[in-house]
Amino acid sequence: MTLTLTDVTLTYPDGGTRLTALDRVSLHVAAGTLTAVVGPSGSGKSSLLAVAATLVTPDRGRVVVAGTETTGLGGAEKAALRRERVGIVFQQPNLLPSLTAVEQVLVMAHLSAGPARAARARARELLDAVGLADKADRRPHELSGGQRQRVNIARALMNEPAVLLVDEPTSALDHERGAAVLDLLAALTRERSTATVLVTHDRAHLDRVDGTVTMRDGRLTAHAPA
Ligand SMILES: Nc1ncnc2c1ncn2[C@@H]1O[C@H](COP(=O)(O)OP(=O)(O)OP(=O)(O)O)[C@@H](O)[C@H]1O
Repeated sequence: MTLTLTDVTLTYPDGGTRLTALDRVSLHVAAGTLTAVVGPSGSGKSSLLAVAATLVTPDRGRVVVAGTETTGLGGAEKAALRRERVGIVFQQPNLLPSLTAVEQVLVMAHLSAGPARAARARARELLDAVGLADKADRRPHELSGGQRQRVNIARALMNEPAVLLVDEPTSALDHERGAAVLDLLAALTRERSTATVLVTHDRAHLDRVDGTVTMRDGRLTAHAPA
């Protein structure tokens, strides 16, 4: 399953005029591949992620998420598509302070149907996949920043998303931990065949990704193999 944006334009109101955040952006991400989007602050990276996540509707262009054309879908249909097909990893792990690692991952299971025991087994399997099998019962304050980010990644994978969208996952981490999180994302992308997009300021670690695109003033200016 893939993610495809075609000629996507997004504007925001800006005083009496409109600010163009995305200017005819096209991007195709195949299953099992990881694409990094780099570019300066304000260039449109978060806007690209928001459109890919169907959280923001573009003015023009097409967004196809795992085979579903999202143009014309209503809010409830988009919410269902996000829940079933899209995993989102935010910049700062937004974990709930009172829940253990395994409970954080299980929160996603409550959003979809299925037996509770199977969900618990899957949450544990995902924590194992992100290297936290022995930390499943810890609360966020008992985990390091890198470990919290791993819980965040496990949670995004709970509903077996086809598309994984990751916003600045290394911004709060040092170089070594940032590299480890990128290695993990690259491995999970391949193992779980997700179409993964990673937005980052940080040009370090891009040797781990399958391709890099550069945003500048709302346009994709380059597409080079990593
Ligand atoms: N909700 C909004 N309303 C109006 N303008 C916005 C809104 N969100 C973003 N913008 C503007 O759109 C442009 C692109 O912003 P965006 O957040 O996508 O950039 P970015 O590359 O992710 O930046 P950063 O790296 O700083 O997070 C910027 O000029 C920003 O000021």
